[in-house]
Amino acid sequence: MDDAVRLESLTKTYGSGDSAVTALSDVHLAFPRGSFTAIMGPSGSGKSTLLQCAAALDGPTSGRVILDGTDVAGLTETGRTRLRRTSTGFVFQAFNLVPSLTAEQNVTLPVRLAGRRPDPRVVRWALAQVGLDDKAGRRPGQLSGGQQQRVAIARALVTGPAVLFADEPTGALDLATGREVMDLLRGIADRAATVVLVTHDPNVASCADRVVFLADGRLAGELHRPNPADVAAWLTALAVPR
Ligand SMILES: Nc1ncnc2c1ncn2[C@@H]1O[C@H](COP(=O)(O)OP(=O)(O)OP(=O)(O)O)[C@@H](O)[C@H]1O
Repeated sequence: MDDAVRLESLTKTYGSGDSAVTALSDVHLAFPRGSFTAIMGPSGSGKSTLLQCAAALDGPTSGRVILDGTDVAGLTETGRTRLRRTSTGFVFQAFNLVPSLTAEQNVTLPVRLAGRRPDPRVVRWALAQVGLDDKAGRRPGQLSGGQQQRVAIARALVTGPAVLFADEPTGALDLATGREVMDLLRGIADRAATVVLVTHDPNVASCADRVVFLADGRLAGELHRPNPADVAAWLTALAVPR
């Protein structure tokens, strides 16, 4: 299977000299197209750094990131921004919607940022994907937390990205609403999208096809067709100092 993102010997160091911190060390990891992967690990293990490098938000110190067939290291800052806009969608814990804009206008933002005119049919399609086509005219303040996150997912889908990255997408939601958001992401992945998710929650991670564990910036193992009990057991084992 062709990979939506591939990390080859990815190393990321912040700072230099005595204050240097190696956040990721020699990570080899592929996210095949159509796969749904959760990244887990103790605090400080490198999850956010991995997501930022994989999404071309940040460049690696060494190694390669191949995103949607393009080697990120060979790009200028502008080239990285362009690749990000065409090939990635991002969903954050805090929704990050613009409060003064309607749901529909929020969804059109990535298209406008890419310098294109939004196609109303595509915007309606993205809102329909998240079950909010009847709420297109509402502002974020007139929507529940779960509905706001669904608008954020529609916004991430509107450019037809190669990969949808989600950083703790259920972190600000109650259990039942978080479950709905995960069912939605699961459905999106089932329709052949590639989803990469960072989470601390074994229940959330178990919606993925595969859980990849990090510890001290290195790959520490992976679980396929995960269940919450196995994921929790792995996390407990990784949290014990070695
Ligand atoms: N901008 C930065 N400058 C310096 N060090 C950083 C920076 N960002 C992250 N780090 C360090 O890199 C390591 C990995 O951080 P990262 O945020 O990727 O971990 P994480 O697994 O996402 O943690 P958490 O679960 O707490 O969010 C940590 O030691 C962190 O302190």
